Amino acid sequence: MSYDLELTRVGKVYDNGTPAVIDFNLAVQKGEFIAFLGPSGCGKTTTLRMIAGFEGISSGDMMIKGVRMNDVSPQNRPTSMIFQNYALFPHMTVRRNVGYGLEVKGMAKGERDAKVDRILATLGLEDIAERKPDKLSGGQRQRIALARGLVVEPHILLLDEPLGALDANLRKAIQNELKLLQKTLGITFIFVTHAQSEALALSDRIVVMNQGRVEQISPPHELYTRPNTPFVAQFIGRNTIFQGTVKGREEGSVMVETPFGVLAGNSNGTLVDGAAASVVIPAESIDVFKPNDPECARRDERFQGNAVGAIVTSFDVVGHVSQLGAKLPDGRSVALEAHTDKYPPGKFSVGADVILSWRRSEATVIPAH
Ligand SMILES: Nc1ncnc2c1ncn2[C@@H]1O[C@H](COP(=O)(O)OP(=O)(O)OP(=O)(O)O)[C@@H](O)[C@H]1O
Repeated sequence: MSYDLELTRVGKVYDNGTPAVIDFNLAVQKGEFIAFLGPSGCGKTTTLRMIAGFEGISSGDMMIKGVRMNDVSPQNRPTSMIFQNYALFPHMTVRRNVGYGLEVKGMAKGERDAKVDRILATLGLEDIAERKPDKLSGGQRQRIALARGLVVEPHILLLDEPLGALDANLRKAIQNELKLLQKTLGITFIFVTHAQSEALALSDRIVVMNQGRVEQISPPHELYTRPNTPFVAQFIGRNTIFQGTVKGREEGSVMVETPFGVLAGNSNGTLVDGAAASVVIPAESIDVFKPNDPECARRDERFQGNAVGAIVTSFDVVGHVSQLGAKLPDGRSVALEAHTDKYPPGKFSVGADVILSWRRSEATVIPAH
């Protein structure tokens, strides 16, 4: 079976010698929604542009539906790209903007109009079809760009920060529409973003990039709960990380000796005794106890020794959410949130000693480097 899109050891070195993308491997199934996520300059846009054909590939292979694309020109690839600034023609009506790609391809007017009408209806743009884009709202312009990308019936739609120009509320609304549209049409979407929440909300899988390399490719939940590398652990979610040395295994958990005692967690890979390792705990997995809490006496049973002392630095209740700040013995801060049912107003006071605990199964042990 061939994948919709397959990148094998793809690399990009710009003419000035900048290695922008290094050994990029990815296999995408038809209809998947993939996000490229990472800090500015990590190579997301370069990779997207190589898929579109706007940027040459320096090394490796790129296949779409089993056909090698390295030397195929952008207009001959079954892809369509949507840019952050939408790149709409201000002097053309919405209808003409949307139909432009088909016009360039020389499609007859009747057939072109039918396709344009269909996509305008799908995106709810019929009423503004005869208007010019510069008289329309950001959300409407975003939809026009989407219509223009989809009307050519691409096999893969490439989106470069397509929601970046929208305000937060509109962004959220269009996110939902985009996801629904993608599932309805069954088209493969490759989406570039540096907004973590957007990638987590939209994608089937996220490719986390750092300095031109792929760090991890995982579904959002897995990325959040099971980071594979120190970079991902720091970049995704809100994790507390303890450094130490692997000291064997116990009941399937990896034991790590740290300055805070021996802590344990699951491991995604193989870690030998004596290896430098990090224990990564998502904020959502940490429970806070007062030392004299009767629950605390039983915590060893539940948390199997995973406990670190801390001092409360803040405790605020905002609506139904309790927000707790704590300081670890090494001075680092931990920020936690829970429903007020769990930590009711007044439960913790600033300056009090507390114990932070978590289940072994919810912590991940990864190589430190
Ligand atoms: N045309 C170019 N010539 C030389 N270097 C380039 C060119 N375009 C990008 N780069 C460099 O390649 C690296 C990757 O850039 P790229 O735009 O792909 O990153 P990005 O992750 O998309 O960043 P952002 O989120 O800021 O858009 C950066 O170091 C960038 O400076």
